[in-house]
Amino acid sequence: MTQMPDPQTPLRIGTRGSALALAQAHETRDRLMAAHGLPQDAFQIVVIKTTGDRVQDRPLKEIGGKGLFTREIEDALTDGGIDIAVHSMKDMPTLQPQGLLIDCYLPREDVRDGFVSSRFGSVADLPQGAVVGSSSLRRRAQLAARRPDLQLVEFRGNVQTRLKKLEEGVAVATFLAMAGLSRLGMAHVAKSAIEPEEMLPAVAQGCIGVERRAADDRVAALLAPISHAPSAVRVAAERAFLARLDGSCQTPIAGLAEIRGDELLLRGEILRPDGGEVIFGERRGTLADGPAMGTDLAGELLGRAPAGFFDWR
Ligand SMILES: NCc1[nH]cc(CCC(=O)O)c1CC(=O)O
Repeated sequence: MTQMPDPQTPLRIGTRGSALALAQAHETRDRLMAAHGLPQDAFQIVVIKTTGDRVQDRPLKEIGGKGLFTREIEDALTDGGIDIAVHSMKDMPTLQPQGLLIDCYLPREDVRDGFVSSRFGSVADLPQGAVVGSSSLRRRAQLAARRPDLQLVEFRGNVQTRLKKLEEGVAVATFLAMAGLSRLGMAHVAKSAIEPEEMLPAVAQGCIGVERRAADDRVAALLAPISHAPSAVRVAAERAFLARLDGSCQTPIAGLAEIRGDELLLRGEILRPDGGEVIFGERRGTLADGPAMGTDLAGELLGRAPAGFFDWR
């Protein structure tokens, strides 16, 4: 019998403090409450500030290093200051620190990117030379590949900050993950959702993962009933793809696995940052094949990349 958390010894849920991170932590807590019939005060949300949160004035790629939004949270997990950590899987490095493990994924949200603009309805509507804000290397490269005429400006910060920049006229449009907008109750700010055929999403976009200490059997048993197997299958394929490319969310790499009947379809692409070259491929296999398909597809794309493709890194 698993020992349940109670108000005297609440389960401590570590999270960043952004509105989106808090919404994700609350969703995780609510699912745990429902699965185990526990009251809200059996859980304690612990907000942890990360390097990525502290440094707001520089593009992420300049601050460098992987896990800018996760390191401090993982340290707290390792040290026992928290019991679980709730993450956007899109922001997670492919390898977890020694002793930590992610094997619980919540049902995945909309994976698509949203087109956000007060004046235009979609990328196709944008006039020649329009200024678009994005700090995502992937989105910038994908957009430049389709619309080399557009002007790109850096657009860092949380959802609210980016919407404010739009209002101020810094750009006429930007992109935000539909999943993040939905979780904030703000899906309406997207004029349209962009289909994967037009803008393949980031690996693991829209998926929340719950990290724990690998040896913590009590927490493993608590998480098991809220873990969503299809989401785990999809994210495993995408993250194997990413791992073989040695990429992170700071690299122009896109990948999406979808379950079609009893088949898994994995699509992936790597791009030059200026969009000058896009190398796309796909694999079909069984649900159990995901990780092998990811590794294999990445190998194919690497093999097709001309010499110097990754030299800008
Ligand atoms: N890189 C920031 C980030 N990490 C996860 C999301 C959205 C939620 C998700 O994809 O799960 C976002 C914001 C965005 O890309 O618009």
